[in-house]
Amino acid sequence: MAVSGGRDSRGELKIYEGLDDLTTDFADYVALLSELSVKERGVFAIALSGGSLISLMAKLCETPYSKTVDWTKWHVFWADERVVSKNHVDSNYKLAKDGLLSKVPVLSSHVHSINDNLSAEEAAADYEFVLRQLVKTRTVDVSESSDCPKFDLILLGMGPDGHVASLFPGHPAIERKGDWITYLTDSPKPPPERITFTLPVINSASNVAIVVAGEAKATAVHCAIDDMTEEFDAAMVPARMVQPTDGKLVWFLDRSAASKLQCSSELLE
Ligand SMILES: O=C1O[C@H](COP(=O)(O)O)[C@@H](O)[C@H](O)[C@H]1O
Repeated sequence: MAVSGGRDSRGELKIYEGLDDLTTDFADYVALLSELSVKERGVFAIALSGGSLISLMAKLCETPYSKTVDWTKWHVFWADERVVSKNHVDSNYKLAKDGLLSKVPVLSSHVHSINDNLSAEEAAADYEFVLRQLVKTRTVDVSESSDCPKFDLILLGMGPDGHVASLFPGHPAIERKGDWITYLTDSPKPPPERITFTLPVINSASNVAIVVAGEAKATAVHCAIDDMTEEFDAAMVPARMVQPTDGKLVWFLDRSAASKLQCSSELLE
């Protein structure tokens, strides 16, 4: 149970005393959205990120979720991926495979990872092609307002610099609008070669969750959520640019990550 919750123009805030409460509520949230999507569409199209997110999803491998979630209906994508081989320690696919996908009965044909034999540019184009085929068959829904894929759920972490997926502060990838997937060869965080969903794709999802823990990210959380002066450049905090057009944004924060929020003194006594 969240120690506090609130609705802000920047999405719904769920703040937890500790990681145990956060991960349990987060697992409930993912399981519920999976159930609703499967009821409504017959499938659940979910995009994962890398980093700390996967360890925060570990509860989903445990009962009751391991038994109650209809894993065979999941179609798994990555909101960003590092252009390395699938068995490389930096691979977001490997992280999710080891930490989640190998422990639950998701069908391997429903796991849509990048082609790791291609360059970053080619891998981005290839991943977008794959996604376009799956939108045609409505495995992934389509947004009526943007023509972009409409994922049932996109899960994002956030770096201490405010980056989400592989959209880094001030990087031109933030501005990409025509493509669904873009690539970087100069990521400020290693490894340098990556592919990433563009902001229009992230903001077309039915649901987006940003999951953040730890004091090192408190300033970025503040800059992403709190009211700022007009001069504040949102492109310097990509998480602030996550604003689903027709969907719902939820922040899952632990107390440390939320500690610099303007509202934190009211929300957290
Ligand atoms: O490089 C990346 O970093 C972000 C944040 O990672 P975290 O370990 O600080 O949570 C992650 O969301 C992204 O997928 C990954 O490629």
